[in-house]
Amino acid sequence: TQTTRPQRMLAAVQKNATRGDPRSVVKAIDQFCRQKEWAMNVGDEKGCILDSVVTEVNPATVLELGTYCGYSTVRIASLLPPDAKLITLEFNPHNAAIARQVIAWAGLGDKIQLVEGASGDWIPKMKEKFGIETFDLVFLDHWKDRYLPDTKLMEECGLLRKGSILLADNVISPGTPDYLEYIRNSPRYKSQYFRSHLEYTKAEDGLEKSVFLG
Ligand SMILES: O=C(NCCCCc1cc2ccncc2s1)c1cc(-c2ccc(F)cc2)cc(O)c1O
Ligand SMILES: [Mg+2]
Repeated sequence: TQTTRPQRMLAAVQKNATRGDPRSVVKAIDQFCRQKEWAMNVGDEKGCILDSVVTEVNPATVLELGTYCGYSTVRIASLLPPDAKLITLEFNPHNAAIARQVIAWAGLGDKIQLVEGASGDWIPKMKEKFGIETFDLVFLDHWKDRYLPDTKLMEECGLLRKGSILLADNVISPGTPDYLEYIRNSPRYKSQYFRSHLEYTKAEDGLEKSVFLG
């Protein structure tokens, strides 16, 4: 029977990447997406911006909304300090199953907790289920119309502290206009736009980095 794109991406990782070497997993996925099939990973260009933010923040706790096949999950986790924890939410069970195998191939299983379900359901349970106080870094890369409601939900649930960083993908393409409007005009955030391109294309896209001021 016909394979899915995530399955073909996983096969490319298992064929071309070295077990236990996260950077080779990232490279294998980027090569697959450039040479074979486009896929909605944050990609290599925006990925370098993501790397610089993760390195700068050096977070102990990270929340990723939108795992997909685990590309950015592996990219972030490969840069975390030893005892740091990354929780990543994925809505689609098939993608989650592929992501688990990509994460395992990278050897990052002990740093990453992949949770299947909807952000709106899980955000209110983060403290009780995972013993999380607050997140040092949140990477938003899920449904674009959930960025704003979920940011408000994280505020209400006390998951953000003074200095927490929100990094949002796709603020231009596909675009998150209501989120940008809110975060750029709210006195509770200081925002910065990192102009780039939609993964593996020449179209404009970018990452919005916002510091929660408390
Ligand atoms: O939709 C995108 N990404 C979200 C997938 C939704 C997965 C979810 C995860 C989750 C977890 C918890 N609760 C709820 C949800 S929903 C996305 C789309 C494009 C794109 C850009 C131009 C195109 F022409 C076509 C696609 C590019 C990107 O970088 C993306 O990230
Ligand atoms: Mg994205």
